[in-house]
Amino acid sequence: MASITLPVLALPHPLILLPTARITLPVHRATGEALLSLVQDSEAQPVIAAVPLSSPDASLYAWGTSARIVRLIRPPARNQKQPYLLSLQGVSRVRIIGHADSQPFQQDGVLARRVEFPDAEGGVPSMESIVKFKAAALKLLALLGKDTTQQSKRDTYRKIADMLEDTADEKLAWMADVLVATVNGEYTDKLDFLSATNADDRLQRATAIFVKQASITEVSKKIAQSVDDSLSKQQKEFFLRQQLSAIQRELANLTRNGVVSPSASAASDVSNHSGQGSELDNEEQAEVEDMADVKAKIEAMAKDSEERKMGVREWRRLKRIPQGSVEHGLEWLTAIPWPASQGNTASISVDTLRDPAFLANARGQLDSDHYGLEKIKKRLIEYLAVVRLKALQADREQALAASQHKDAQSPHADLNLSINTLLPHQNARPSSSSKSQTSTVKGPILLFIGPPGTGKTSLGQSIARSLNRPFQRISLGGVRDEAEIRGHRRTYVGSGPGLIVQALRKAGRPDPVILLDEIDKVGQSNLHGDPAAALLEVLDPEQNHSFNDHYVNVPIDLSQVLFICTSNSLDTIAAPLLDRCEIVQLSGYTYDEKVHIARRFLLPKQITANGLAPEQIELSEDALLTIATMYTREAGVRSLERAIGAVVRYKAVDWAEHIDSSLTSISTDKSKQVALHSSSEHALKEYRRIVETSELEKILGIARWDADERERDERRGVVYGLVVTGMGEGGILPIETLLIPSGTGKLLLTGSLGEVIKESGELALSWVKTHAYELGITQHRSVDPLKVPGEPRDIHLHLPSGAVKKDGPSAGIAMTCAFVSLLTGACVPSDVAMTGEITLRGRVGPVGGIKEKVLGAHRAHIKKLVLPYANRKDVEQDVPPEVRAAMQFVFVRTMEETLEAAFGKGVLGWRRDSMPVLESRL
Ligand SMILES: Nc1ncnc2c1ncn2[C@@H]1O[C@H](COP(=O)(O)OP(=O)(O)OP(=O)(O)O)[C@@H](O)[C@H]1O
Repeated sequence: MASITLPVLALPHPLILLPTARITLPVHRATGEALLSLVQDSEAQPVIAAVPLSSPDASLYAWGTSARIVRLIRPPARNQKQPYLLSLQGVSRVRIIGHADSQPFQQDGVLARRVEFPDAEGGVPSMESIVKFKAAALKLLALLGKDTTQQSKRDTYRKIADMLEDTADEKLAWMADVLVATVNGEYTDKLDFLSATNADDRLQRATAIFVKQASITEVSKKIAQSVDDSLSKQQKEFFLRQQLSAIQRELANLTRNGVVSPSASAASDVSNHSGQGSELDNEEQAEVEDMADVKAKIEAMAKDSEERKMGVREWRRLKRIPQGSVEHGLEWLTAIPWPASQGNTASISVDTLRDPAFLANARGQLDSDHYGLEKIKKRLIEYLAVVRLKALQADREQALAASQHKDAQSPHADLNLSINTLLPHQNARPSSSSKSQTSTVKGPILLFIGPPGTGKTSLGQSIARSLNRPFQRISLGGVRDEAEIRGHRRTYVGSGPGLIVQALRKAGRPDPVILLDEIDKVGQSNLHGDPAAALLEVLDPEQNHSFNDHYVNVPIDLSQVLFICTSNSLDTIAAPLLDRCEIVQLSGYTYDEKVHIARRFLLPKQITANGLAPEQIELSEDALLTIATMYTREAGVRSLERAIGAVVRYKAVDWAEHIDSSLTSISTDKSKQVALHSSSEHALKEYRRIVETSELEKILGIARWDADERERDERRGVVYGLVVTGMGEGGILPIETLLIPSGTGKLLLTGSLGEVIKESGELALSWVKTHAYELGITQHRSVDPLKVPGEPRDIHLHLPSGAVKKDGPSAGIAMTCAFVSLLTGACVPSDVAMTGEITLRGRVGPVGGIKEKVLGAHRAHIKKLVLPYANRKDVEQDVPPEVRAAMQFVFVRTMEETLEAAFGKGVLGWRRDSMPVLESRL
């Protein structure tokens, strides 16, 4: 046996290099460098011994393979961690001399060792081994070829099989090396094969490997096959279940229609009722019921109507493509209360309207829901009277038309006609298809304008109650997309009908009262269509008998719906909308009215809502007034209701604690077995049911408006004007002015002011400059008060709440008074407020929103109001008498009168003798 010294490379576990095979593996840097120097030192391809590990714990196997270094790739210098790549070509078996098992293997280097080449490499195997070997190898190759899906692999297996057939017997040992290197096998088997030097031995060991491998391949194929089988079984089961549910559905349909034999239906009944499962378990049943419901609704639709045609179309489509559930669109279509469908006639509301006591009942309803609002209630009764008359008239016309129709078919036409005209029209029903007749049942569209919390919504509810119709509220605030009103087309994912159709569905009747809240906040034409235009279509009596919702896609008759709109102010409503409405203006309440509303409506409501009994709490008159004046300052009663709610809740806790403590004292004191009922009497004795004004601070905190009033003192250059906010609330607004030294006579205006109010400020200053001499501000007529020699100044005028936009001419007289006060040094008392437009000639013109402004001033405890003379009638007509009595009103025509009213008689040193001739009266 020849022996030489070869560098030994330990192959990482579980890698084996067999003779004839080629492998590429990464090697450590140190090993790579050692191999590199080997390559550089030798002229031909250097030979090393590639030795596998006998086990993963790094001891070398006794046998290895001599191999040529075919290629060695050095990693780039910048990447120090990357290993070398080594390609080896196996040549022949070698045995390491002095058996290496016990020697530790050096990972990062190449050890030189003596190795010997076995003599018996080669030789001719026995015939038996050859036959077995070939058979096993061919079988395995055939199996592998069948198994693989890759054509290239299949070709390789076939080529090897061909090679095997052609190989001479003496070369079969070499072929065994080729084959074992190609097929998968266990590591230990391959190690064993590596140590087989004798050709016969080698063939036998290879045969064993092939047989084992072939059986493994067969077993795994069987497993895969059985997994496949079970999967298709599941699919089959799923398919059968689908069919089963379809059959069950059909059977249930038959049972409903009474076709299935009683025994069968009884059996299904038993199975339904005896089971304890919840309704959620019985999906099939629910679906069948849904379908039956939809079918019944389509059948109830008026014959030949658009909705029925669409319903039938959709129903057929659904039947053709069963999706397992009622399609969303069809569900909506059938959920709409179509006016002409059976059971949806307006007979309920017509009966209500026929009642001779209808108007009296309506008045009673309005009175029992609302305090005061006399003018508005009167207007609403007129409105209801019109609705009633129109409805009755239409009802009569329809009855007449129906009887004429009958007469035309009857041989006793004349007789019938005379009887019909005599009879009251109790049983007349509107004909389903007569659009022209139903369209006459329309009242005017009401538009409630007023500040928040003044009862707009609750008036709408009262109207619905008195008409005996359902009430629905649609909030239009922030509606920017036309589709929100009209619905999305069905092609959109997640589409649905618009707000109007949704409200109709919720109402469940074709004639509800629909309140369109905040109609002024609807967006105008934009990228998403024109919501305001869609709303116009809804409200227009000429168009709304065929309103088109994109989702439902069938014209819907809205002519029986009673629309009521609300808005906080008139200015922000689009003109075309305003054109279609009848305006009912609601203003704020006086303190007196608020206290009444609180006592009669809000307090009882809050007591019930918070679980107390009326006898358990009482608010003194003074406490209610204090809440209204000191804790809230609003036109409506919403904050007042909230504050009262807070007081009631406080008392509810008080009461509950008291009951609890008295109960525990009774139960712990066992010697005194007092009956339970006496405990509440006992509790009542100690519980203070009256809430006094002094307790309010403890309950509601420090009064919000108290401090504000105290801060309002007389100041030079400060005057109170009157405003109406965008929400329709009236109030006072201080106008502040300041003189800035070393100026150039400029006027600076700040506080988010619009063009009109700025012009009015300039106008006011011009008037004051012109009259500076008469007012004693300057010593000479020709001197500009801001440009007095040696003392030039600027004026700064500011309106607080700088973030709120302000505009309009009505602050004219207040700004003039502020300038006069600033330049003369005289002050306007802090309980005086004013509003009015000023002209260049010093005339005072009328302004709008007088009622809101006066009520706002009253809430702010203003004592004297200076108003344009032309607004006198507004005060007399609109302002409640108790407010008029509580304040002094001065109506002025000119600026001179205004100054006198604002500053007080004789306060300003007016140079009367030098007054210019103001104007000529022609
Ligand atoms: N005159 C009144 N009599 C009795 N209760 C009233 C009166 N006015 C308003 N209320 C009550 O005040 C509360 C607020 O009223 P409502 O919701 O109708 O206000 P609104 O004017 O619709 O407000 P918004 O403009 O904010 O919608 C309701 O509980 C209502 O019953």
